[in-house]
Amino acid sequence: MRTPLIAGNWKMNGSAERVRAFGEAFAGDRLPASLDVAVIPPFPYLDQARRAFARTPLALGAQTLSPEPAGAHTGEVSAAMLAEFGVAYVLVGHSERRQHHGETDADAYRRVCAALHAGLVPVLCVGETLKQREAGATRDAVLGQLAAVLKPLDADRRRRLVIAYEPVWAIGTGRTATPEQAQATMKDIRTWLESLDSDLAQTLRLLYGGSMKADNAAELLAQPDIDGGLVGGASLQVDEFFAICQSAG
Ligand SMILES: O=C(CO)COP(=O)(O)O
Repeated sequence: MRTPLIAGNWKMNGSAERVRAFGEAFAGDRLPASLDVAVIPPFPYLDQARRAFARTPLALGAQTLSPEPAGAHTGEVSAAMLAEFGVAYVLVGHSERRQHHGETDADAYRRVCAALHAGLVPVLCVGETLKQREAGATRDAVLGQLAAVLKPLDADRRRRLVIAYEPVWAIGTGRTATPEQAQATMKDIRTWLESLDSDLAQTLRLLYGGSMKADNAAELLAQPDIDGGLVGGASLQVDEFFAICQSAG
């Protein structure tokens, strides 16, 4: 059985006050037991969030990491530093990093290796652009991104990943993939994983991301190959995010 995972990617949003409010709202055992939930705030809030979330089921995630272990890399943050601050998950290859920071599949592979080496769970983000979808190239685009990272990894390391399918055209646009569209690509991903390693295909969690909200989450999460969500805008409001978590339970 795959435990559902709901992860809230705050992107470059948030404040000390928002971290505090999440710690308060999620305190206690109000969430379904068989559910993993993570909040992914910007770097400066990680330490505060670790303390604020101590009495909640919320795990901590980071939005990116350096592929390098240490040294002269101004502005970068290493996997070991994230681990030292209680981070469990780290996003790798988010489409905003690919589009605006020039990150390639080769970069994603190096970051995944760095994360695994420090004991973090990499959440590898893949997804097609609108142009690729309209050209009928969704499957090739998504499986190409996956293959570049998963193929060179050995079986043990592959099993420690989470995969997030985020169609680029659905991110921050309010234009959610329909449950059928999302399921079709997730199924392609699962089938491809099966060809790589059948155990892996059964155990790896596949998240959907792209305009997921409280009012469409249940329908998306009911799809057989969708094991959770990577939520952007709707993860910023505590009530909305809480409602999404409840629909995953
Ligand atoms: O990019 C996303 C999460 O990583 C999705 O963002 P939105 O939910 O705002 O579309």
